[in-house]
Amino acid sequence: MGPLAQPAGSQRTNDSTPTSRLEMTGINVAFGGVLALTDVSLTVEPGQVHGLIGPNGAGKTTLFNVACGLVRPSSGRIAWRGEEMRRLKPSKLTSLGIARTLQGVGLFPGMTVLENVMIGAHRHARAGFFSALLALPTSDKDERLLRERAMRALVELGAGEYAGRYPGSLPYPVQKRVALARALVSEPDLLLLDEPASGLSEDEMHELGDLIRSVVGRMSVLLVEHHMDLVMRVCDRITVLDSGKQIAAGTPAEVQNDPAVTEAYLGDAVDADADAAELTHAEGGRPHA
Ligand SMILES: Nc1ncnc2c1ncn2[C@@H]1O[C@H](COP(=O)(O)OP(=O)(O)OP(=O)(O)O)[C@@H](O)[C@H]1O
Repeated sequence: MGPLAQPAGSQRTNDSTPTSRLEMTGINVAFGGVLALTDVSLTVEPGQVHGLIGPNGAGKTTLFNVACGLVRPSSGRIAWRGEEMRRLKPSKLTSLGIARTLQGVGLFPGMTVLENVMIGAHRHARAGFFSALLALPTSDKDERLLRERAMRALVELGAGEYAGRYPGSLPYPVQKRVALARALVSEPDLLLLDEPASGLSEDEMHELGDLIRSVVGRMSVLLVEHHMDLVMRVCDRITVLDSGKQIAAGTPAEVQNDPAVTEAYLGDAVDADADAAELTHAEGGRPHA
């Protein structure tokens, strides 16, 4: 995954970067009777990588989904570039300059790798792929530019050779690169990454870290991730959730030394051990492989 450290090329200036701040304030989310988030606040500052961590069920994905409009909070305030958003809609994200990758890869199986990435580039296309999908008249030039932009992103992420393949036929780490190319090709001001390192080898994870650091000059990043070494290496700020509440926030060093964080993760580990012990007991003491 060598070229991963050189993300999709961008000609744009940093004009919009200083205002590319995402503020989520006093966010509450309830699913039926479950309070998934209680009064959580998080600001992704321009040009920073903001990590969101916490034990299983802490509310990370829920807050991520609030940021990309998939979950509507019952109360709270969301402001993007200083402008209050009454409702963030997933369909409007790209035009707002926000791109995301979700858990898993979420590529369209019936489209080639190149077509999947072209979908991500539509922010810059006056006409083109979407028109084509809708069978509308399109300009050959726009279509060609879109294709070139998508191809460039794939090449720069080391996935150019897979352009004509279908996602299902590719190894998982390659699919993840394609998903990242699709997010970066729109040259977003904010990149939302939900567990981008899952399924990657140590080396690939390291290169992903380099990639994330290399894009922050041009965009802000919100990173939900379980791999602590990656989070500690690439994040400028970290917010820690536990049971739907914010328990810590600060620099990686501050968060690492916060007793509340250690306790939350320790509790999680103890719970996991207890579950394993219970299971072993229930299975007549047979140890797990
Ligand atoms: N759609 C839903 N309906 C009901 N409860 C939900 C829903 N989504 C999440 N929850 C609950 O909200 C809480 C927070 O879940 P969430 O998935 O946001 O946590 P997480 O920190 O991302 O966990 P993990 O690290 O395991 O992915 C959990 O108690 C979860 O069971």
